[in-house]
Amino acid sequence: MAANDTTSLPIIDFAKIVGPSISHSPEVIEESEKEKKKLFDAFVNVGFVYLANHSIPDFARDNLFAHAKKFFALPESEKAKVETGESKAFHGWFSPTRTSGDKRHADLKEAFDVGKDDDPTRPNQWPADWPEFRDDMNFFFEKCHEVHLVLLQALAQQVGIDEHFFDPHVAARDHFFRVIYYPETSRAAFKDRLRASAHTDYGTLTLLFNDNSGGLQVRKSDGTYIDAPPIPGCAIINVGDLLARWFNDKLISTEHRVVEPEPKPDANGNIPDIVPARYAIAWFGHPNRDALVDPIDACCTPENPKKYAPVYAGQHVVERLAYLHKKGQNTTEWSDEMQRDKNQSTAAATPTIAVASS
Ligand SMILES: O=C(O)CCC(=O)C(=O)O
Ligand SMILES: [Fe+2]
Repeated sequence: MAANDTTSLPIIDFAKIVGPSISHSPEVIEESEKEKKKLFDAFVNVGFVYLANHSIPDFARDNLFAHAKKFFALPESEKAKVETGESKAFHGWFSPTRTSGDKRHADLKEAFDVGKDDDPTRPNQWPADWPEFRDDMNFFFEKCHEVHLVLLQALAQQVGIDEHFFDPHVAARDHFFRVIYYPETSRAAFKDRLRASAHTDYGTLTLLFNDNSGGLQVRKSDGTYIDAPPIPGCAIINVGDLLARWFNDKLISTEHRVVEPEPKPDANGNIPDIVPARYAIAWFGHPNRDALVDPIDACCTPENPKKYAPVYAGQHVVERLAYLHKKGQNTTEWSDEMQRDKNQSTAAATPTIAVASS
């Protein structure tokens, strides 16, 4: 899916959306309704927004960036102690060599991955003797869950269903949370590789917090990309595949990527060949693995008939990854994820439901 014709992402004010939790004045309620509609329309047309006043404290984000700088600067031997992989846990350090089967086009990145911290089936791994790292990640994880829940409530309301429709379907907190490090590199490196190649996210909503480096781009319906530079104080939120499917593609899950940032000339007007490191925090909201994602009736009309059979969220991830494998876009990350979700959906032991091809 691709964003319709647009030159920049809409800005949504989260404080307006939640205003009625503080004041019941008619003006505040009206502002909230308007903002929710703006959010919904943006997800219909673009699939991406900036979220201002998102309520996640700056210190929480800054702490994570500080931990990330320290963690990714550790010697490989230290990071390897918490490396992600089937034989250990499925969370932890995602090394640069795990990015792709085809090294020439591998993403220029490494990451640290976390899930909810009390999941026995997918335990987190934490660096030793660093309790703040764990506490700060868990705090951020929970804050993102709360914001994402409010946004899901707003979206449900916009299609006329119970605003708490999604609440039980995300209550298990089966989200995926990642701090990403794109190391310093050269401009030439971008000839063959990107920092993150074009993809859609596959959950409900992604909450993205970038440093000031730039480079994120969002695909338009004509195939060209628009820049989504960081705006101070704003998070970037985008729709994932499963939420789009739940809304029968009324909301769109838009492709995006991270490319070479806009060159900044030095004091002499020269463009340095070195591209500084970039950090990002990506929190991927996911339905419970055993949630049945069935296009909402209110989004299925004669003009937009139901496009998808119901699918269990965990199973969908497996199907999606199998498709990517077939296309040769597999990465080691995908196969980890795939194994993990296969285990999970088998464990859920629910009747098999056919997946509509998309
Ligand atoms: O680093 C970014 O700005 C985007 C990362 C991203 O899209 C992802 O990890 O899914
Ligand atoms: Fe993404």
